[in-house]
Amino acid sequence: MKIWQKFQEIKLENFLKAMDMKIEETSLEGVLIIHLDPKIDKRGYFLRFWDETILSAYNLPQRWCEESISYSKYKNTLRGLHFQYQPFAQSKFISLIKGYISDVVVNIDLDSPNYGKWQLFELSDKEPLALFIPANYAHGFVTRTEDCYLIYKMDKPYNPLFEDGIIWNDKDLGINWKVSAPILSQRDSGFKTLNEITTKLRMLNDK
Ligand SMILES: Cc1cn([C@H]2C[C@H](O)[C@@H](COP(=O)(O)OP(=O)(O)O[C@H]3O[C@H](C)C(=O)[C@H](O)[C@H]3O)O2)c(=O)[nH]c1=O
Repeated sequence: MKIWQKFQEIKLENFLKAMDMKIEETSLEGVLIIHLDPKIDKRGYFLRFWDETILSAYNLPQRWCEESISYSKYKNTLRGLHFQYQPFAQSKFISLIKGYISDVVVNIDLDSPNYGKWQLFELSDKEPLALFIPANYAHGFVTRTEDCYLIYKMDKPYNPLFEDGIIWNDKDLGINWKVSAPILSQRDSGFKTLNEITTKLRMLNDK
């Protein structure tokens, strides 16, 4: 009983300070970097990467309906840029377990002043962190090493009837992927530019 009483006495702001997760806002509204703190010992490490006590203070979803693992065997594999249309637009909480990737988010909210703006994050297993990507963003990444493993939490179910994407080298977006001929799935090779899907976005994502 004592431990529970202690837990209740700790005020959230003290609890946050005491916690190891440092939350960093980014230049894109709602996109957060969560700096994690692995507890390392001679056996290896223990790493907490989700904690609703902390993250609920940042209005992140408290219920995830799917958790998935993405494994890319080869360097220069590019997945994305993916999103799902409403009502299946997904917020994602992702963390890189092994490897090194450049991760990109693109604002696809037609009513946002940041529409079409993107940001690139270097994620390495040498500096454990997680990314929170709200539902109004497309997401993609390119691997910089072999054997990259990511873990995803999604707050809406995968629905292939509502998924779409933006071609990775959309000239108007001008994302600096630093890769010339990435390994792409056939689907990813055939996506249109953001400009070409604006009408569909307006039609399907209008609030
Ligand atoms: C995304 C997803 C895929 N699948 C099946 C569908 C295919 O048979 C197979 C590979 O799918 P896909 O090529 O879409 O996988 P990725 O290219 O890794 O897609 C992901 O990569 C980008 C970067 C993301 O942000 C999304 O989470 C997701 O779109 O897994 C499922 O069964 N459930 C799922 O949630």
